[in-house]
Amino acid sequence: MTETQEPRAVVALSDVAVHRRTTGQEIVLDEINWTIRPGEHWALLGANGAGKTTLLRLAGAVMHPTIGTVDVLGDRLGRVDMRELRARVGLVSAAQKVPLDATTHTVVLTGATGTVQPLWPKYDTATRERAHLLLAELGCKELADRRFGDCSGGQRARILICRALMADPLLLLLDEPFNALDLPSREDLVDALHRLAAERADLAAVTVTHHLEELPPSTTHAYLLKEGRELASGPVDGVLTPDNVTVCFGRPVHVARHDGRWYARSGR
Ligand SMILES: Nc1ncnc2c1ncn2[C@@H]1O[C@H](COP(=O)(O)OP(=O)(O)OP(=O)(O)O)[C@@H](O)[C@H]1O
Repeated sequence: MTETQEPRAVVALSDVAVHRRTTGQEIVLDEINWTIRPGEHWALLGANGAGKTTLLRLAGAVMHPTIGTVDVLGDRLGRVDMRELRARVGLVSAAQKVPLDATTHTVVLTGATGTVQPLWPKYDTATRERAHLLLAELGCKELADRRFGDCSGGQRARILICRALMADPLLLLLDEPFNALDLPSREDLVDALHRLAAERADLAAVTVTHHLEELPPSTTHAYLLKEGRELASGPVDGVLTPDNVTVCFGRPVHVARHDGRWYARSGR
């Protein structure tokens, strides 16, 4: 397939670098080139401090690069209203503010306006119904009236994905959605992400994780970061090799894939 026949990029980073704000000198990211196309589901992996969240913040139009260009949904950062662009990206992260006293249905509704607090006059009957449908799609139908603050970590993760989907984004960015989930919650979330990929052919997604076991079988691509630079990127089976993962995490790692899922253990 020639370049012109490929679907338009959802995200394109070209020769990107991010320098530490405090000194302006130290490198957080460097020489990053990354293209995400519709329907691709990326795993973004790297050791603590490798730059994963920073990379996700660039793709989510939350920050600008120090050097290079970032195009998100066809718009170049620096040339467009970042808030307008951000509203078209579904970003889920622990840093997000959520009203704990609101019901889960209300939290999902706030995704339609991209606000922390609900803007009630903006939510018509169709919008309210859509929030219910998304909760059902992510297996949280029965939680609609529950206070968000009373939901478990696994339930919250799925509810925040519903919230992110309210804007019908073409790009879903998940920053460590599996953080602190127990095994059943992890598996529920893996299933939910797998279903989303199957049911929304055009949706592109990036999931930041520390554990290969958390990757849904629908993962198509992987990007490995090492100390702010690309170590490997591309179709997942060519990237998540024992050699690459060993270099990425700085110790011998065995990697295996069974029934679509990945397993990793230390090779020491
Ligand atoms: N605005 C900033 N000012 C100064 N340093 C920063 C800034 N943003 C990130 N860093 C530093 O850049 C590096 C990469 O941070 P980042 O949070 O992107 O890594 P990460 O791979 O997501 O880490 P973790 O797995 O621990 O969450 C870290 O050393 C961090 O301290």
